[in-house]
Amino acid sequence: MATATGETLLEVNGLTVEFGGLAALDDVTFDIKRGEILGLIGPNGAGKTTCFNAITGVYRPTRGTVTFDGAPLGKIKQHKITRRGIARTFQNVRLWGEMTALENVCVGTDARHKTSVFGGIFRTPRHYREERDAVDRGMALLEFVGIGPRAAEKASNLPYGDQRRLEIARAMATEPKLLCLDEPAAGFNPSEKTALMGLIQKIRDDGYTVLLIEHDMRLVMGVTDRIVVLEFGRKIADGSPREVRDNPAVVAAYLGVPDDESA
Ligand SMILES: Nc1ncnc2c1ncn2[C@@H]1O[C@H](COP(=O)(O)OP(=O)(O)OP(=O)(O)O)[C@@H](O)[C@H]1O
Repeated sequence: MATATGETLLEVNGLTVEFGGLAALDDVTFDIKRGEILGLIGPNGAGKTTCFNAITGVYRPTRGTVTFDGAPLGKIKQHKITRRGIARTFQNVRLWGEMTALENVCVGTDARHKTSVFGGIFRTPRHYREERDAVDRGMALLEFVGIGPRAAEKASNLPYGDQRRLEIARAMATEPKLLCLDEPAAGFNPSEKTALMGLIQKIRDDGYTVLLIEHDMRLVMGVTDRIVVLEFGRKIADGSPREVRDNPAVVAAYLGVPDDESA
């Protein structure tokens, strides 16, 4: 996938999300450049998932704007945001357990299909071609994330780590310009985390832009180009992993919290 790295892909400006008068996100501004891996971190309850939800259309911002690929996201619905080029995974795995790994990914590619309902019902040549393309692309994605040999297995029978990889493949199947990963390493052991770091880098090298929420500091510091830090809904830092690690406000936010429980 070809990308012009360095330009702004996503711009979050003065984003505020309130729940019953309480600001879960308070006037947060940051951007994501094409081709970068941006980490979004902060202690529990800092507003990371709320920020994801506002970007992906789950929540309407109380104030502020999100501009994606040069145009405001405004009040468009979730599925339209997928079509605009933003895909996400969730903190808790959300797969169709009874479907095979390949079918799960093909559902993702469906979001890109151009065949009309007419094409689907009357099985037009375009429909057949798109169906075949979806299978080929789905297989390629399963290989890419490292679970190709499990394509025909029911998603619910896959080991947990492979389910997480499948979620990533399914999100990639929508051909997003921005891939948002919400704690993809949750529940992983150290060697699985190291392997996941490799996969995230491979995804970026393939031309995707990645927004990553992750609790594991070693992973975040090791894989991101830049990190935005939230605390109590406000942005307290924005910089390279080294700058963020040495930032006194960030150190204070995490003080006394062991690495594995932080972020
Ligand atoms: N739908 C909601 N209704 C009310 N309050 C909410 C809602 N979603 C989030 N909040 C509150 O907003 C704040 C930020 O929550 P959020 O889940 O965004 O934090 P987080 O940084 O993702 O935390 P964690 O690391 O624990 O997942 C919290 O105080 C949370 O209780």
